[in-house]
Amino acid sequence: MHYLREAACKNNLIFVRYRILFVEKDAKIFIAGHRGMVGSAILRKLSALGFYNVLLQTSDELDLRNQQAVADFFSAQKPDYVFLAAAKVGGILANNRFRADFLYENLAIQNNVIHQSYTHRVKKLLFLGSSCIYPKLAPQPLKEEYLLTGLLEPTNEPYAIAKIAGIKLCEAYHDQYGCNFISVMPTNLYGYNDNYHPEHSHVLPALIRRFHEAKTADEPEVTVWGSGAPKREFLFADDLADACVFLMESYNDSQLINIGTGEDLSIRELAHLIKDVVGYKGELAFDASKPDGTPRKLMDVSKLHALGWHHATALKSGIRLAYGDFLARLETELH
Ligand SMILES: NC(=O)C1=CN([C@@H]2O[C@H](COP(=O)(O)OP(=O)(O)OC[C@H]3O[C@@H](n4cnc5c(N)ncnc54)[C@H](OP(=O)(O)O)[C@@H]3O)[C@@H](O)[C@H]2O)C=CC1
Ligand SMILES: C[C@H]1O[C@H](OP(=O)(O)OP(=O)(O)OC[C@H]2O[C@@H](n3cnc4c(=O)[nH]c(N)nc43)[C@H](O)[C@@H]2O)[C@@H](O)[C@@H](O)C1=O
Repeated sequence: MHYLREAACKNNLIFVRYRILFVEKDAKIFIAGHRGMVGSAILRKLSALGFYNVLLQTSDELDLRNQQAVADFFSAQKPDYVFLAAAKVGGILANNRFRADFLYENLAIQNNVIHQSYTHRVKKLLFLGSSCIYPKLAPQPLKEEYLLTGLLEPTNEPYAIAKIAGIKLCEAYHDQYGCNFISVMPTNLYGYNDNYHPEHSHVLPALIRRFHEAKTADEPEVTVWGSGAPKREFLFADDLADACVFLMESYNDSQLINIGTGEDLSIRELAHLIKDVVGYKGELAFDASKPDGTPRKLMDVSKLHALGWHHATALKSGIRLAYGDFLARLETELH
């Protein structure tokens, strides 16, 4: 249940059904990566709640890999809160192809933003991990304590190592300097402003595009990567944004916390779901030469549910919304 869905704001207090939250409406909030799928969803959520003092920088304006530029930005702007949603992100093929870039760029971005948040006394920072950094064959569903208990999935090991380092860096600044830096672990995400690159995107947007293009071109068959057997969990990005704002408001533990739906399906089932939403009538083929990756990574979301947050968007409804966004962007930016 979105704890803020029926929120009413007055006199800087947000009245929600269960709790009264005190928020500084004029707080300076830096959303790193605000043009991305997650960052733009967080921006939409904060704007809807009346937060108007939001700091936004494109990667052209502020390359977060540049240590001096990040130090200068924090020194000049002194944000109160930071959502760290900037990263080099991609699907299984991109992770496996650009291994050095995924490791180096994500380490550089998070080291700079987390360290400068400490140096300039940011009140609270939220760092985004990812479900793919749990051990490849960890017991399911994945509990937060399973992190670092086994070998990682090789295709995205560099990215996972960077993310684990970010989580540990937030923990270390909490332990040594008392910083209120929290780490959240989202499951696979999809939604508005997703990456639809034919090869470097994640499975859900990739299949939306492939089924749409096959329907438009009247192709008899669509190829899905891998065996179709792996299982994945998918959370709509605007639900994730709601969870991030909820946790920024109410979660102050340095231990990481999973964010997901607690439900998963096979890639084969997902492909049929997307095929139906797009209205493609042809056949499916599975390309076993492509990697399956982790067999399953279902999140145990009992810790988050115990805090009172649940996702709101059902998968088929979310896929319809994402397909609508894809169509809207097709004319302007997707080539
Ligand atoms: N997508 C998913 O399925 C999942 C994502 N996550 C995490 O969520 C976060 C956001 O992911 P998502 O929104 O999907 O990613 P996107 O690729 O949609 O957005 C990433 C953003 O990071 C910014 N960025 C990248 N490199 C730099 C840089 N050098 N300097 C400044 N900004 C930079 C980009 O800015 P610009 O547009 O200005 O270039 C972009 O807006 C990441 O931490 C990711 O690991 C976690 C689990 C699943
Ligand atoms: C989100 C999280 O987790 C990511 O890992 P992943 O979940 O394995 O990423 P994926 O969405 O790319 O693949 C999911 C499954 O789907 C199959 N699959 C079928 N057909 C297509 C297809 O056309 N494209 C893609 N990408 N996968 C396909 C694919 O073979 C695989 O079995 C990390 O990269 C990392 O980014 C991370 O943070």
